[in-house]
Amino acid sequence: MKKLIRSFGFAFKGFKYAFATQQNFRIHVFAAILASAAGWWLNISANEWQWVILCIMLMLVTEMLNTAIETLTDLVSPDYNKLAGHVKDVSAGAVLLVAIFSLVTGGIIFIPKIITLINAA
Ligand SMILES: Nc1ncnc2c1ncn2[C@@H]1O[C@H](COP(=O)(O)OP(=O)(O)OP(=O)(O)O)[C@@H](O)[C@H]1O
Repeated sequence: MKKLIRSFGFAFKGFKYAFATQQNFRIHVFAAILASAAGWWLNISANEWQWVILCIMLMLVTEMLNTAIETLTDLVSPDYNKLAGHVKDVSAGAVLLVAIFSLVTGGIIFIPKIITLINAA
């Protein structure tokens, strides 16, 4: 049990490290809060919440994995190395793909509701 609590502590430390050092991670946390507030305000369905939560989690998880990969790359290859560059670029590409997926999903869910709201005003 003590070991399990310690593991949670390390995981939380990792979250704190990503939040403190990565501006992009802080932006994603802010975007997650905004999307949740919009979901609540626009009264989205349970199914739509599942998509929004999936996007938020995918975004945060990939950003944290990207941070881990960047940190490890800097540790292993502090000097310029073509392969180190590829590792970081591929990792950043993964984050970009999830960001595109999240934007498209958010658009599909929120834009029609916002248009309906504007038309009703
Ligand atoms: N050691 C290296 N060798 C070769 N190219 C590198 C190296 N470090 C960084 N690069 C190149 O510079 C780009 C930016 O790297 P950097 O570490 O600044 O990442 P970042 O995406 O700006 O991350 P951060 O979130 O820390 O600002 C990489 O995607 C890669 O193309």
